Amino acid sequence: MVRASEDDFLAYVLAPPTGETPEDKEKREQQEAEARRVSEAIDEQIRQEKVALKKKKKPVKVLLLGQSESGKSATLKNFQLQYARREWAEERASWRAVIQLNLIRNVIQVLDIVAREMSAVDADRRAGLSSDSDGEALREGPAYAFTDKHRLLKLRLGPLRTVKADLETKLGPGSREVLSTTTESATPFDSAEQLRRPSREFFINSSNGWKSALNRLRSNTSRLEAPTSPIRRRDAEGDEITDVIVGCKNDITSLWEDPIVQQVLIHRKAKIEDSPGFFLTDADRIASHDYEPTDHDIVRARLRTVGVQEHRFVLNEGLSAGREWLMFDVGGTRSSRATWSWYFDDVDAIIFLCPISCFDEHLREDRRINRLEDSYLLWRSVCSSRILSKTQIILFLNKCDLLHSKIKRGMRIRDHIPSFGDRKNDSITVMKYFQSHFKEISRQSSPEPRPFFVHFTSVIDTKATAATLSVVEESILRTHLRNADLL
Ligand SMILES: Nc1nc2c(ncn2[C@@H]2O[C@H](COP(=O)(O)OP(=O)(O)OP(=O)(O)O)[C@@H](O)[C@H]2O)c(=O)[nH]1
Ligand SMILES: [Mg+2]
Repeated sequence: MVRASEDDFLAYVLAPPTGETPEDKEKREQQEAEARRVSEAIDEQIRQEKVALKKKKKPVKVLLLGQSESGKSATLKNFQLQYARREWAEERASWRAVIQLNLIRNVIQVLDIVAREMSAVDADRRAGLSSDSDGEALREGPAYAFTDKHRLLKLRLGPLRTVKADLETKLGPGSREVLSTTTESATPFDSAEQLRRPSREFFINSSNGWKSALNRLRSNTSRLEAPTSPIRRRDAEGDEITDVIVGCKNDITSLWEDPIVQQVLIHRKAKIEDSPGFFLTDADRIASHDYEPTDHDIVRARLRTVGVQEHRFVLNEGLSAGREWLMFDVGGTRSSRATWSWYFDDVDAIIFLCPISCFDEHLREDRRINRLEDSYLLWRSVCSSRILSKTQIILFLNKCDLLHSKIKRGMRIRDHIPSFGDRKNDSITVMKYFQSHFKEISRQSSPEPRPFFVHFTSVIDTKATAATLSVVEESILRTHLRNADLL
């Protein structure tokens, strides 16, 4: 009933006036056509303005790729430190627990190596094998003169194992390294199946990642405190953990500085100071109730990325000031790579990291695979991706500081990379050699010619990295504006 009367009313309003002459009718129809044209023009203008606004507002999208421990998260931290200082300051206090865990891990790593040697020495002694009648050592390697001091240190540092477990529970799966994988391929994201993107939310909101771990911790520290002030109020659990660490401070330093312990580490070729998250030389500072992580500590802290973590910030420095950047930090272990391709679409730039110091190392998750070989495979696959054929790719040949120190210690590249041949074994030659290899792979495998952007980096050096990132930011911003037709 109601419907009929509405229709009647519309028909009445739209009906031509009664007694309309043919001239009036023509005039009326012209006016109506003009009104329609104006209305459509306005609609089109609004649509175009909306599109332009959307383009302008579209965040700059960057994807960080590379194997595990290549320095993706450390690069992201540098980016935050330089361009998004507010977020950086807000997260500072939360890194304290991560750094405490890193330190404890270092201690336990040393303790385990020393404990193995101690039991070997004890076993030899029990079997009467430690020396022959002339007092000559029979066991392979030096016979370490362990004393009661070492046994006592082992005992007194024991409680740190419980603290380690507590911190790992608190920080989630990212606090543990992956030690095996069922993923045989270096590039599981290659298959057509993986290119189909399911709901991204699942991964971005994963409760396992770095950001989530920090958020969980952050909720435990007071929100009322100024971000840069010392942390005064903490949760009871955090206090207990800190108490134990502070109580162990002198023993930690004593263990690390002990000449026999150092002798064991040298003999076992355990270069703990080169491992991710090394903080033993900072124990005095960290094992304190007032400890607040410095910028350098945070960049060096190790917390594995699980899944894909989205970091969204409006830059408050640099050319992009006021513009939103969206950075995706992915987990780099082989089992985490299957989902990478879901993020390839619509990305302005990829920063690909390869740690070039790793020519003699193997993947933690698969000890058969040389790290450099794995990086080459990854790089080839990323360069050859059709979806990324127009995407800007920037290569960071990272961990140059560790490469220098390995070469200074006398390591020879050709012992690990036979194709290096008789080239000069110095840092510059080695860096150029690796660079040319990556460049050649890019040239051979890219579906269409693309420029080769490369930077030699040590991203724990925040000052040098700031200079690199300025160049990178400008270049990515230009690409973004060009992609959005704003240049
Ligand atoms: N010495 C040195 N250490 C570095 C460098 N870059 C990164 N690191 C350290 O190496 C460790 C691993 O770096 P991350 O940034 O966590 O590595 P990632 O690529 O994010 O690793 P996943 O999250 O497992 O994929 C951290 O402790 C970093 O501080 C570097 O250039 N030199
Ligand atoms: Mg990471």
